[in-house]
Amino acid sequence: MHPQQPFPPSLPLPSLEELTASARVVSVPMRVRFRGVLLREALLLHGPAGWGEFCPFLEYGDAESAAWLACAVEAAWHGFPEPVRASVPVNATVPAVGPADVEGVLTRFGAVGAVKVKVAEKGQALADDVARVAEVRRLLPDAGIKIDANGGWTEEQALDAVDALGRFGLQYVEQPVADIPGLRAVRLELRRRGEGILVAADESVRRQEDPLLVAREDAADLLVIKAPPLGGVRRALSIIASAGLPAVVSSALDTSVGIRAGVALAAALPELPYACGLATVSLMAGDVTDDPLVPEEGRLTVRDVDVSADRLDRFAASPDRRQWWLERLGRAHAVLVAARGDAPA
Ligand SMILES: O=C(O)CCC(=O)C1=CC=C[C@@H](O)[C@@H]1C(=O)O
Ligand SMILES: [Mg+2]
Repeated sequence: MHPQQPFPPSLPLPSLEELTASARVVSVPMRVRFRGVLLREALLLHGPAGWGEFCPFLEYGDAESAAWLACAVEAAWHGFPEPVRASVPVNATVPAVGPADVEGVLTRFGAVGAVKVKVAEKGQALADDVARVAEVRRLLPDAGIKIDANGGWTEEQALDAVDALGRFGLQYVEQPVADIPGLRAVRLELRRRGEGILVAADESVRRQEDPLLVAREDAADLLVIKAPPLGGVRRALSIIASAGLPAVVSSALDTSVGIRAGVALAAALPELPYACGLATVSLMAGDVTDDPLVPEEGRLTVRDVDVSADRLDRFAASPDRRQWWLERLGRAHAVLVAARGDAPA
């Protein structure tokens, strides 16, 4: 988390004991490998406002994880800002599967107006991306398609890939290259070539000490925003407003509890020009609620999530993984306390 903008000082931070008292750790299998992950772990917290999800990716350090805790605490202890819409449009998300598997993945999302396709997967070639995107376009001739390279290309590869994939009609390419100067260079070159495709920043906002740098550097046309790494819905709203760029809200591959925070963010944004990447519960083989936040006719309804005690038991992580997450929770909490410069309320 950016040291100048810790957990909103106006919101009380519960003590670690309060957090730990309700903590449940779950391990939910994925239907297909995503980000190299086949099991998604999360620590869920229950507070006066409901449930919150703390699920920084395993490789994230404590400072980065603290922002995710701020998001979980906001959800469980403070609740969300008022929505300006009752439902949000969402995209299907297609992992880096072969073309034969695309239809099966898409079926899980039901009718959607937009699809995000993962590209630039390690160990695959541009031809694999072309085959996957072509299959999505064949199956959904009218859908908005975006691609997400997770920073996996060089500038040259990104331009070649846009050349090869642009004919399928793309709205934007998400994080084509890893760093901000590279994003800016790709964006300028695509404009110079008159390509209609926009450049979106994800990791360059999510994993950046200063989430506004990408906007100041004119390195992207739009931002892909996940609420947890930005410290919660309120803080994400203020970062988006300061950036002055359109935003797409995306999931952190969370259970329905975490998705609820993403929906709250998307529902509170003044403008929401693109479908959001919040339908990822459809990629998971389980959830912590009997009524998961999955799309109907391409939209997620803005509503709370009832967590099921049975499901918390069914997906409970092993004792050693629970311990690992509780220790991580303690370290993230210590970062938040230090950033506030005061004792927990
Ligand atoms: O945006 C979507 O359609 C789904 C969410 C998604 O793609 C991601 C969720 C979690 C981790 C990320 O690697 C990935 C992303 O890069 O956007
Ligand atoms: Mg992304």
